This record gives sequence, structure tokens and C-alpha cells, in this order.
Amino acid sequence: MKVRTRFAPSPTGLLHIGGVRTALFSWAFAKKHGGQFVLRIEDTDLERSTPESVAAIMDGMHWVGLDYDEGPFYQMQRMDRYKTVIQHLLDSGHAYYCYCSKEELEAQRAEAESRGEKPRYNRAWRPETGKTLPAIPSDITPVVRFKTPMGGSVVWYDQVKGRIEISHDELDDLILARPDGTPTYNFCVVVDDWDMQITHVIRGDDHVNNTPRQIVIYQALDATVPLFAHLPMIHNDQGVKLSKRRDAVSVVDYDKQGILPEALLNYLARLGWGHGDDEIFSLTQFIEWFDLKDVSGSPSRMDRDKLLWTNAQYIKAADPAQLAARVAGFLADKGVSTEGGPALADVCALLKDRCQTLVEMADQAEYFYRALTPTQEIADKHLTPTDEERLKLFAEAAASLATWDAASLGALIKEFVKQQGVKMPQVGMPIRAKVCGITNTPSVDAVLALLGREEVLRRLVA
Ligand SMILES: Nc1ncnc2c1ncn2[C@@H]1O[C@H](COP(=O)(O)OP(=O)(O)OP(=O)(O)O)[C@@H](O)[C@H]1O
Repeated sequence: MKVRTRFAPSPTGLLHIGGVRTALFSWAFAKKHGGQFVLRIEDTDLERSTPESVAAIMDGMHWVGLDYDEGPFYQMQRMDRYKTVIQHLLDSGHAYYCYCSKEELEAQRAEAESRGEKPRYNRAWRPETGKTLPAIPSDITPVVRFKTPMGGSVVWYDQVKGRIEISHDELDDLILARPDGTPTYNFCVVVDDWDMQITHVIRGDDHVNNTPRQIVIYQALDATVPLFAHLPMIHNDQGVKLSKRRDAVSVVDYDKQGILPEALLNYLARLGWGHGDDEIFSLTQFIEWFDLKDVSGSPSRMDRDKLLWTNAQYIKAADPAQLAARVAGFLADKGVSTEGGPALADVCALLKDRCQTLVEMADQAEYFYRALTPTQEIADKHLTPTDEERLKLFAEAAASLATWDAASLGALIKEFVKQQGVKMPQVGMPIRAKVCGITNTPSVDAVLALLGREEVLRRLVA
């Protein structure tokens, strides 16, 4: 059996990281088993679905690198197929027309509520042997309802939650098609997963209540019931399910925040799944290790500090040239041109151990390309008249340095400190303040070496 999984978002807003984590597990499961991963856009909610949301889903998937083998399939393009299957269910006696009016349903609901019971359709139009159905009213366009089996129960072995059993009596006779003929959610999902030969339905556990309703439809269609894996939800800071209606954090916003997509995926992989104490691992490693049985049953909370820590590990390990390609964009956004300055890859190599995001890296890289004015606080602390005098002397010494590299600059600064009879920070901090405009920089010798003699001397005497 070829493993086939799917991700089936509704295009009713942005793609948030809860959805991406769910997509990641589904994707990894397919990859691990040499199977296929399908993208399906569940766009039947015409009022809320938008082309912008479809684009946001595709952009998000593309940015994190979750490639799909088939799709995107759109439910709105499959209407004829749903109608055919509904007709088949009607013909085979698994579905029936229901002519209940809105008022009748409302009355049934009110009555059930007054008895403290779950609102339930009274199955007046459900055909049974020996039962006489009411006369068809002329003013009602019927819905199509599923004839849910009576007695017995639905059982499935959830790949995450274990055995689940739901009594048939808990399930109403689900509406399959509305009066205008449009099919309903649970029904479309079954037909799609059946047609797309999905073997493992891996989705968020917000869908767990849909599963028994879907399984009975599979059974009526004589279709193979896939395996189900319901993943725990990712919660926001307030401990509630991340949702596109509430939490306006699109996955591509993390790009703008300077998070590397590979770091985000690594972070998400650890949300609800674990492999011992391993925190940092490649996608290849994740695919190899991933197993649904290791998925936790409880929800996880989005932890920004942990994400930043993970991102820092990825930045540290990244190739400086690749970092430079990304940091260049952030510098350009700030209006900083790298032309005429040190190679950005060299700057990134120097900064990569000290930044949690690429935005931070671009901020720190800025002084390599344009002199920054120190804040008043820095100037008061590190650029006093005495400091300025000392900096002039240092500039003279630096001007005659034979070789301009970090080692020679390091030796020069050491010698200068000794000669001035001061401590290292009394020279290092004013140099940073004067040359960089900030004091939080890598080691002074490395910074000066990279900036180049001409630029350093120009800034020292400015
Ligand atoms: N917070 C979450 N954590 C984990 N998975 C989620 C989360 N929210 C949605 N999913 C899963 O992502 C997939 C796509 O979901 P969908 O497009 O319906 O997004 P949604 O955020 O649930 O939308 P809504 O705004 O209706 O809450 C589904 O499998 C769903 O279970």
C-alpha cells in the first residue's frame, strides 16, 4: 500500500503555524514511507474563502519548503463528483430527502433543549420498512440526509489517541446536501479522501468529532476507511487554539521577522513530538525519526523564546554566503547599500554567533556600511574629552600599522592599552562608540580589520 497523506486547509485567512505544524507531520509521514503528500483547498465556504487566502497558503507552504506531490485540488471544482456520489447514496438507500421546514427543526431543537437534551432531528423523513412518510409539502425544497445506522457504534484506532468508540446514537442524520444542492463539509471530505486515495488522514484534533460522522459515510460507500491520526493543537499565549480568525500571525510573517524557514520547521517539529532530548536536527533526520506513535496527546504552547533560540542555532551553523543573501534584503529595506563596504558574507561570518534573527543581524551589520551616530548615553559614557584625545593617539598608531588584519590590530590595541596605563575597556569601548556608533559589537580587532584602514581612520578622526 502506497502511503498517501494530505493537508486540507480552508482558504479563509492566513496560514498560521498551527496549520503548518500539522502539514509538516503529514508531509513527513508521507516522505518517511516513500509516499505522496497531497494539497487540497477546502473552499466550499463561499462567504469566507478568498483567492488571497489561497495565495497565502501557497506562499506559506513554499516559504517553509513543504512541497506537495499532487494538487492543489479545489473542492469547488469537484461539485459534479459530489452530486454523483449523493445520488449514489440516495439510490442505494443510504440517504434520503428530508422536507422538514426551518420552523419544524427550530421547534424540535427548542423542545430538546427544554428537556436538557442535545438538539436532534426527529428523523420524520427517514424511510424505514413499514413506516409511512408524511405527504411531501409543495413549498419546501428538501435537503439530503445521511441514513446513519441505528444501534452499534463507530470504532477507530486513532494513530495518536488510541481506540475511540462513538455510539451511532450520538450521531444525527447528517445533512449531505443543502436545499440548493450544495454538499456539506463532512461529506465532501470523505469523497475527497476516498477519491484521492488517502491512506492516513493526519489532521488537527479539532476534527476528531467529525471522524465518526465521516466513517459511517465511508462504510455506506463501501470505501476503504483510512487510518486517522488526530494531532494535538498548538495554542497561543493565552492557551487557546491558534486560529486564523483570532491570531493574525501568518507563517510568512516569520520571514519578515528574520526567522529561517528551516529553523521554524525544526521548532515546529518539536511542538507535540520529540525524539529524546534532540532539539536541533535536519529535516532529513526528522523524516527518519518521525513516528505518529511519538506524537504527544496534549496541546503545545507557542513559545517565542524557544523559536528564537532555535533560530539562533541555525544562524550560527549557516553558511555566511547564504546568510548574506538573506541579510542583504533586510539591509536594503533599511536603505543601506553594501557597495564599497566589506563583503557582506564576511560581516555575517563575524556576526552569526551573536544574533537570534536576521533582522538583528542586519541591524548589527549596518555600521559596517554607514557610520552611526552614538546615542547621547553612549557618548556621555565613552566619548568624553579624555576618550577623544586617546582616540586621536590611537588613530595615529593605527595609521602606521604595517599589516591591517585582526591579529596585528589586536596586538596594537594591547600595546596601546599598556602604554596608556588603562584597562582594555577604556580603549575598546570608545573605539566601538566612535567607529561603530554602538558598543555591542564583536571583538574590536575583528571589526576594525573588516572595516578597513581607510574607513576606520576616517571615522576615528570624524
Ligand atoms: N492551532 C492549531 N494547531 C494545530 N493544527 C491546527 C491548528 N489550527 C488548525 N490546525 C489544523 O490545520 C489544518 C487546516 O486548518 P484550517 O485551514 O481549517 O485552519 P484553522 O486555523 O483551523 O481555521 P479557523 O480559523 O477556522 O480556526 C487542519 O488539519 C487543522 O486541524
